[in-house]
Amino acid sequence: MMLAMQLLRGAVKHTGRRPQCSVKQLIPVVPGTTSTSQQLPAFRGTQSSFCANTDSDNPRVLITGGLGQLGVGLAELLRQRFGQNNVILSDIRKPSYHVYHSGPFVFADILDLKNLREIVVNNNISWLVHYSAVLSAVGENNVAVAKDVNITGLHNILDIATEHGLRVFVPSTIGAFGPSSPRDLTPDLCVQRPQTIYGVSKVHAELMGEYYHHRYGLDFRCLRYPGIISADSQPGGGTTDYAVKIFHAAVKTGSFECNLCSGTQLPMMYIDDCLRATLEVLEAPADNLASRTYNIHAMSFTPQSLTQEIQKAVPHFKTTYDVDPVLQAIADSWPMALDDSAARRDWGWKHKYDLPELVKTMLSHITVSNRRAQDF
Ligand SMILES: NC(=O)c1ccc[n+]([C@@H]2O[C@H](COP(=O)([O-])OP(=O)(O)OC[C@H]3O[C@@H](n4cnc5c(N)ncnc54)[C@H](O)[C@@H]3O)[C@@H](O)[C@H]2O)c1
Ligand SMILES: C[C@@H](O)[C@H](N)C(=O)O
Repeated sequence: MMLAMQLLRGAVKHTGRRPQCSVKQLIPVVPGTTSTSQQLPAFRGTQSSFCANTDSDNPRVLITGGLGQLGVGLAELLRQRFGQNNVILSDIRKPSYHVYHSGPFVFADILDLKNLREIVVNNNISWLVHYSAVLSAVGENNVAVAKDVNITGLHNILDIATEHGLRVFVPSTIGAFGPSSPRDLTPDLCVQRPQTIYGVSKVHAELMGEYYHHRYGLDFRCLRYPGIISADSQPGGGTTDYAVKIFHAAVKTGSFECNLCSGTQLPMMYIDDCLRATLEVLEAPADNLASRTYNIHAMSFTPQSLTQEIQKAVPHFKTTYDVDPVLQAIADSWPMALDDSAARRDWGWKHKYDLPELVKTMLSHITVSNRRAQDF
């Protein structure tokens, strides 16, 4: 109970809010943290305070699910900003040689609460970026796994973050909207009745995070990402994956078979904009955040308009269509464009990549890395 009281005091000090709950409600019993096997290079600041430091200046960051499409790039950006040893990547998979040698990496299964707690405590973590997830297409084929990872895992993350006074970032998605949401310029606040387990779990994450914020003062921050496009990391099984694969096909074979209809318009974003937005919202002063969940937007396109833009650089490039009805139904239920005016107003969000810039950048990255691969 003494330990719980100390934790509670720390959490209250951090948020500046009075607890509206009993100690028992806020903090489940904290088991002993005995193992030091997960301990990584020490934080350069003080370690004397029990409660983690959530200052923007010297955060110690843990990224869960860090070996997916987005995590390695985010770790690189955060390491440039906060120091190599202050950003720990984690996942349940084995990292590549390059990732393993680029900075701290630990095994972390988000379904294992004790393991997560040990990592957070032993490494004095102050910010948690929660990237582990099962995406839309994979989720529809594995509902039980998606439920576990996206819902039970999220509960573990929120509990740990609350216990230890962490700032926590959980991405949401355009998939958190559904067929009854307004599809064009979808606002931050509107009907959300998604029809995928992925979407349902992300609405749950938004609501739970906001609930923990209001109830316990948790510093929860959430962005609804569009489909993210990257050259040197592969997408993890979503409905928007075609918009990454098409670039590799354009460079390697000159043709692409698309699993969505030619006219399916979806919001998309280049990875650099997405990761920068994540850092910016993490660093935003809490007073600027009128909301804890924001839409962000950069561009919208269809397979047809993307093909036409690619053809400006690769004139012989051709897209054919073999539509997957499950993916098409998902895409048809998602927004065509998001209204992100609140993010632009509250914390200065501004995208840099539009469609022409995205196509130029993707084709040049993929061409260069293909040439390098051929040189070996
Ligand atoms: N990539 C996008 O287009 C996009 C768009 C909107 C939102 N998001 C969100 O951003 C986050 C990162 O997306 P991503 O594209 O990198 O996802 P991804 O599917 O590529 O990677 C997810 C990672 O989670 C890991 N994981 C699975 N089960 C786990 C467990 N039990 N414990 C720990 N890790 C586990 C996987 O090994 C994988 O490396 C996700 O929350 C996703 O919903 C992504
Ligand atoms: C949109 C996003 O959440 C992911 N790329 C998916 O398609 O599932």
